[in-house]
Amino acid sequence: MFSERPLVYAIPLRTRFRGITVREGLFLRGAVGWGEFCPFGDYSDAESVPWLACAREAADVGWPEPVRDRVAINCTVPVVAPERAAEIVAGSGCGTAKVKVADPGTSLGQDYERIAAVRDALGPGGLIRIDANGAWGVDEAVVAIRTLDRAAGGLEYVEQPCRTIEELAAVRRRVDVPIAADESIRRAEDPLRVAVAGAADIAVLKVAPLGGVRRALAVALACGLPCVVSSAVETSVGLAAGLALAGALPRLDHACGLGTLSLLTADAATPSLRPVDGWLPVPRTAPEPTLDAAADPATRDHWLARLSRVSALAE
Ligand SMILES: O=C(O)CCC(=O)c1ccccc1C(=O)O
Ligand SMILES: [Mg+2]
Repeated sequence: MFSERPLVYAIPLRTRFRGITVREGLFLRGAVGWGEFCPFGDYSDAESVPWLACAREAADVGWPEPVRDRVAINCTVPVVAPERAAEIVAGSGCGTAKVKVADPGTSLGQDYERIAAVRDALGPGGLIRIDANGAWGVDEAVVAIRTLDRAAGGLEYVEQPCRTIEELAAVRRRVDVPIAADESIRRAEDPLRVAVAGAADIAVLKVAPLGGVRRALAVALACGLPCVVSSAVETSVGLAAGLALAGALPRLDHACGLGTLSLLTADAATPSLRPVDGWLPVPRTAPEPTLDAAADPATRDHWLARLSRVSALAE
């Protein structure tokens, strides 16, 4: 028998990522399996409603039929020294690397060196994409993208170079590197209606902030762009939902950012969704949580309270 109580986990990250050092969340059990609810700390209760919908879809309903049985995966390179970046890429087995850039307190020169090291480790055939998480202004983005495109010997695309859709469009008119929209979609008031078509070449879809696999499929259709599925640094329970989306997209031309277990010091489910030779299988249900990463009582209380507030809003 499974307990009805959600399981709350806390897992330290290997390297600070997106300002966080510990990933927390909880697992819900429903009629068909497990779902993961793990909105970041800076998501309000209202913004967390889609994250709960994603967990409930996995637990209560299950996912639509996939059209492929495996998905190509990129490795994710946080803001680390060039030597460490090269190790991450070489150890990943992935032919595509996504490199985080423009972190507060770092320089364009450091980004250049990290990307050059990634190119060395990847070889000439690999693809390099970068993610600025909206940190640049338009002129700054144009200079940085041209510079980092040289460091990479050609970039696959640049993800969210600036914060707003208007800025993305302005940058896109001035550089040859394709532009991908991430925060512009996932933090939009209504992701189904956000018009990114003139501002971006590629849409990054994260299944939890978009409210689950079906809802993210509708966003893919509505935006009319080629899509990349990427994680929110979930455990294997949440990554399975991302893989279900990647498996169900009618078209998938790019590697997906679902190889992020390597950013965590542990998983909280078994079997673990670690890419092999740059691929992950499309699962039909999420793996079983384990209790190895159980959170302390204060963290558990915090997440159970958050769950009940967000559940009340979702009704
Ligand atoms: O896409 C990837 O390779 C990993 C996922 C990733 O970068 C990410 C993970 C958590 C929160 C935000 C982001 C992001 O793409 O900005
Ligand atoms: Mg991003």
